[in-house]
Amino acid sequence: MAPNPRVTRAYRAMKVLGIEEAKVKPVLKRLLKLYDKNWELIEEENYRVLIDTIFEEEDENQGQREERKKVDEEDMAEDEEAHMRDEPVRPLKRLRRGRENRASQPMTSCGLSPPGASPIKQLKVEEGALSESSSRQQSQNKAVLSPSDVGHGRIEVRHLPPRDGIIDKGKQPLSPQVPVRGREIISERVSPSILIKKPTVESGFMPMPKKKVPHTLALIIPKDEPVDELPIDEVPIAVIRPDSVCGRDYPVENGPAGKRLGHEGLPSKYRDNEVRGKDIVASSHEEEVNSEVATITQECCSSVEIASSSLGEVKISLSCGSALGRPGFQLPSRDQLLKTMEDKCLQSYKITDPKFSVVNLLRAMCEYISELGTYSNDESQEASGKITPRLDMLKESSAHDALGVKGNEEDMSLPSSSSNGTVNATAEVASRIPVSPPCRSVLDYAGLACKKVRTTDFTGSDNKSDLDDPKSPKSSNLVVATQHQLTLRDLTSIHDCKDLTNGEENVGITWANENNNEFLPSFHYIPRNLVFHEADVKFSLSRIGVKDCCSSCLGNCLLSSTPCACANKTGGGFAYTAEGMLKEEFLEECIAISRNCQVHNFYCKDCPLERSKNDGFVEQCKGHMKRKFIKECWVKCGCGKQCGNRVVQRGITSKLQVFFTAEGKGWGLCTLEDLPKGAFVCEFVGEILTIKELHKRNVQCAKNGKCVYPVLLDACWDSGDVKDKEALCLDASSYGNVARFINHRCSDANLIEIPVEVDAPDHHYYHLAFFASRKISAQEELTWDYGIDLDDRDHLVKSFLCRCGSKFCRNMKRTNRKEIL
Ligand SMILES: C[S@@+](CC[C@H](N)C(=O)[O-])C[C@H]1O[C@@H](n2cnc3c(N)ncnc32)[C@H](O)[C@@H]1O
Repeated sequence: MAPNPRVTRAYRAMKVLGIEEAKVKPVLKRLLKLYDKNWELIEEENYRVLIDTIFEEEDENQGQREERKKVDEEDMAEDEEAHMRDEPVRPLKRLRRGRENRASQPMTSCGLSPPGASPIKQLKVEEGALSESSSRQQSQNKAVLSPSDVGHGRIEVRHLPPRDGIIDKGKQPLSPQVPVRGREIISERVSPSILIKKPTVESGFMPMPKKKVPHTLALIIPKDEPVDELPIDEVPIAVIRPDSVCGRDYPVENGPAGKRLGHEGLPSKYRDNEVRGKDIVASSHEEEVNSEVATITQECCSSVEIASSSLGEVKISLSCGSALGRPGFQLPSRDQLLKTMEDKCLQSYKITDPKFSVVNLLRAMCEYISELGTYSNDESQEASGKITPRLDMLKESSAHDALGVKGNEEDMSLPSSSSNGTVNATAEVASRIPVSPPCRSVLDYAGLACKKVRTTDFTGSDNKSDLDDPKSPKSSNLVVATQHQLTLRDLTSIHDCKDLTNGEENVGITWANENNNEFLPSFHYIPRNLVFHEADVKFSLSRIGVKDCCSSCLGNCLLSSTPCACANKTGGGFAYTAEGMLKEEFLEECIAISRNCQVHNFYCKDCPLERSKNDGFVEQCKGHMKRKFIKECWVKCGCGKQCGNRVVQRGITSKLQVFFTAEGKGWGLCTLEDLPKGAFVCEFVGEILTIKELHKRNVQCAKNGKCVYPVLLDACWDSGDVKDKEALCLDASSYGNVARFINHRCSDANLIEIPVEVDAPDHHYYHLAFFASRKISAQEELTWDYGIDLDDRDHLVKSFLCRCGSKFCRNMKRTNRKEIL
């Protein structure tokens, strides 16, 4: 009998976490029995129950072993015995996922099934879906040991925001508005604070057991260590306010006890190692991981964490070796160190970018270690070799250049990451951080490529003067001049809060977060779609035939008495009014199609989406929507740039803002001005991928807890013989524009997406533009209906728990139905 695919998937998912099949099997069996073969419960949250149970059992076994050990120890000499009793009993550890486990779901432009499938479900938000024991487990307030700490014996206790009942929404932290069940919220504040547990051993490392922790699960939570019950002597919490980024001031609020500690409030050990010029306050909990925060670890005298990736899975910390023994040596504060480094960089490397910051650079390194590590085994590595020579040139520039360090191939390999899965780069290792050509992912090159296409300063010359010219890409200082600035900007995960687009759009787009201290996720802002790799998208003038443009027009086509060739391609008339709005009839027709998609569906005989899954079992096409296209005039047309039939290609003109939603949807996009019905808002921009590439990426992302934001470009799949390279989608997860922040709303969203033909005449590739489907008031969140069928349980990639708030919410239907059944 063929093995149950769900069992296979469970094994596979556990294997990714380093858990052997032999360990999984008995637990899985018991759970199946316990849950009456309800796989849903087991698969929920990326097999959270299963993982929890496995680790719980392991903990119990460990507990028993320790118990036995204790008995043995009691036979030892009395002084030894006393000593041993003073040793803290190591808390049992449980794996918790980090906040990177964000629920992910693809969107379809057609409003139907999410594309791609992953063998491991994306983590999903669903209240009450976990077993009781699991949620009970969660309800203990958590003290978190980072994996590195386990391996190296540091104790760094971090307090998490309460998460009971609401199972992690992945990366998005709970906002204060989200009801929290099961325990009291100590404080409403979610701050980037770090708790430091007072060391119980005078010096050296704690004799922690070395436990291998899977890279993907960054947090280990010791059991039975409720935060709110920490002994007073463990209280000191250092909140090091991050350097002002984007001019943001960090609120430093009171902690649980409402107590703000001055430096004198700290035990002398911490006072001695004070973080000068920074606030140190008490706090109840923190963001799970906050890259802005420097952590002073238990061995604070010998080690300082300098930077970490946004998800906290990679950290750079500085530890001192023999210097510590030197009389009078004291580890400088993190700030002092960074400031000195910054001054040095500014002086020595001719850095001109006022935004340059060493900590941002190091943080970017952490991100890159994570990203490169993630992709290093991927086939995309191979693909990177196929990138054009111009990109190869860029390969030579890298972060290690930026640090002025030349490394050989060996040096460039990832530091053999510690067994616990956390790369702990010491100061020496950090200077050899491997952003090397062999390690770079294709995504990196794609991003650099896009910059390169846009900027002309990268066509290097062989002139000797170039080498001396810091602005020359070939200069030995190129790392700090033109190319370096580019690299920095690319590397840096911090988006300018005044303009997250880095000037790429006509208007600046701000971002703000009034709900917590989360920063905008790291991604590359691109204002136009870019081909990732295999997609067959050719933008050539020769492909645009006479019928595809209005070469005989002049000026503004909209003023002409007869519709031009472009208007004919739109369906006989222009879609826009003279004011640049969508015509009412056109818009209403598009809205009707999208609301009544079942009527307008077509079904592929050989669906590229299903075919891409390539798992031997091709499901039937679930349908795609037949859509109305807009054809805009373009460069080959006779009309001018100001022609009224060119709206989408002019880009964003409205005042928009990315903000952190209060409803638990993560980031969202809103308008800062009233938008009339039919107004163009923005295009959905991302990497153009083949569906095959999307599927690969989906699987990869499911493994590393990241998510993809794809939209299918499926409006022409009804042609019947869509080749693999022609079946395309846009993925905005790594490279995208503001549209990647638009949240979903069931049925009555205020935006509608319309395919627009601009520069490619066939409809395999087109632009997807968002228009206001009704009048939208300033400050309103912008939403569109992703079209995911929240009822479709067959999809391997699970949709999220919808919090759209619409009375037509499809998720509500599902929840209700569950209750009835
Ligand atoms: C395209 S992104 C939108 C931006 C996203 N909120 C963020 O923070 O980056 C899609 C993700 O947003 C979240 N999301 C979008 N609409 C939602 C909704 N109605 N309810 C809950 N979560 C939503 C889901 O986590 C989903 O995976």
